[in-house]
Amino acid sequence: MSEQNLVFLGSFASAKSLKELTVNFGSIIVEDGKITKITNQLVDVQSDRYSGYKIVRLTDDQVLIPGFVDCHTHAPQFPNLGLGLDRPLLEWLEKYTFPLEKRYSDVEFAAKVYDVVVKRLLNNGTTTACYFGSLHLEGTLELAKSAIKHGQRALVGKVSMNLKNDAGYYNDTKKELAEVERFVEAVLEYKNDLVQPILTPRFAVSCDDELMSGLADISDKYECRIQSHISENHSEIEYVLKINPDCESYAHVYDKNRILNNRCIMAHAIHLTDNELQTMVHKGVAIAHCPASNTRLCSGLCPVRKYLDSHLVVGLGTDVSGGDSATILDAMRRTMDVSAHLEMKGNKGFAISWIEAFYLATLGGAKALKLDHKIGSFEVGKEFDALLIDPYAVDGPIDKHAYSVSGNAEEHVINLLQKFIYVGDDRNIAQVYVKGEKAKYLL
Ligand SMILES: O=c1[nH]c(=O)c2nc[nH]c2[nH]1
Ligand SMILES: [Zn+2]
Repeated sequence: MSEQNLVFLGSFASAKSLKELTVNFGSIIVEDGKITKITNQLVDVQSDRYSGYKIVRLTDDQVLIPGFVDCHTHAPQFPNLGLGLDRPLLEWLEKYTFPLEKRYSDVEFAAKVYDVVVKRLLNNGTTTACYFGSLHLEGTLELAKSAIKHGQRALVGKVSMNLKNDAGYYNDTKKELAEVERFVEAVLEYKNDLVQPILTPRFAVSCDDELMSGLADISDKYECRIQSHISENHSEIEYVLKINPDCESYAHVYDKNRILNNRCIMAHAIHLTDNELQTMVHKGVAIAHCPASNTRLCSGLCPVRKYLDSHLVVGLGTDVSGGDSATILDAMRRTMDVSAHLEMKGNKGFAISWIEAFYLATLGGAKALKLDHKIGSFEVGKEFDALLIDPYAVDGPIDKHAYSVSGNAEEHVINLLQKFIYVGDDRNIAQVYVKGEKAKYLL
């Protein structure tokens, strides 16, 4: 239950669909963390109806938007952010990533890192994060605890791996399945409605059929979401097909193990064949598009437009630390850049506009995580996850010129939002709310 009911007075914008924005000037009323009323006029905050409510008046240059949804990031990899991006995926994992992730057997180390990670993401406007943790049960529970402590909405996954690698970073199958079940039950026992467990087979390079189908059973038993990686890199795809000679495609490996369904989120999905794409659409699988890591690890250019046109559900992921930025603002910009590069290479219509990128960062991400009945846009009945954007924040990166914004009131708001998406950073995020609770850290 939220501590305070709120009235916001001013401009707000949220995605209605991939191509449409809803822009209002008026009031949003938030009661017990939920939006109970949206008006196109300023409500009379002097009336008894709003006595005891906190009143937040936006300036003419501020705008309220839904919180960002990061559909895919690796919390334990944050100490490597911006490091070791000189190798392709499989070498990068062995050389930089597994040695770091192994450190999370130390629960104290885990707690310290995760506290910083959750605060950093909230500071960047990520009100919902879908996290990969590490192989460790206790260490990954620290991530769930940090999200609960700081009031972030989160899906938290203990990573599952049972196939050998050089770093010795894997688990025995039976032990792994037992630990996953204990992890799920422990998170559910926290009884926190913002934080839920998600099953997390790392990818088909590090999980065999027994582990994956065991996880599918657990997913069915607890009705848990499940996340993994698919078709990120050509050597990865080749290797997966080599160790699964009975399968005709990467998606087939997951499908044979009952991983692909409408509770499943797959990261990357850069090199899907048309058949795999059809399977993913048919099964209701969503993808987390991670343009930063796709570029940094030279994995490939993901054809997001083709996927959207095929009705695949797409959200955005920062994918730290393959990705070198922990903000969804960066994921939006790189989505626009990569898609523009594809268009320049002759793929007509592939460029993603800023309005579409904004949709993917909010409502699209909420749909990918099957949370769009609760978050992703401003609608009566939804929970209030929101960012108060202040484009001309003192010391921020956007200068106010007499000429910089023009037009009628609606265009003014659209221009403010557009500037924030192209140019802004965390200094322009004045306030962050998750389910009506304020959570903004000055880092
Ligand atoms: O970008 C990625 N980061 C990872 O940690 C990972 N594991 C498997 N595949 C992966 N891709
Ligand atoms: Zn990843």
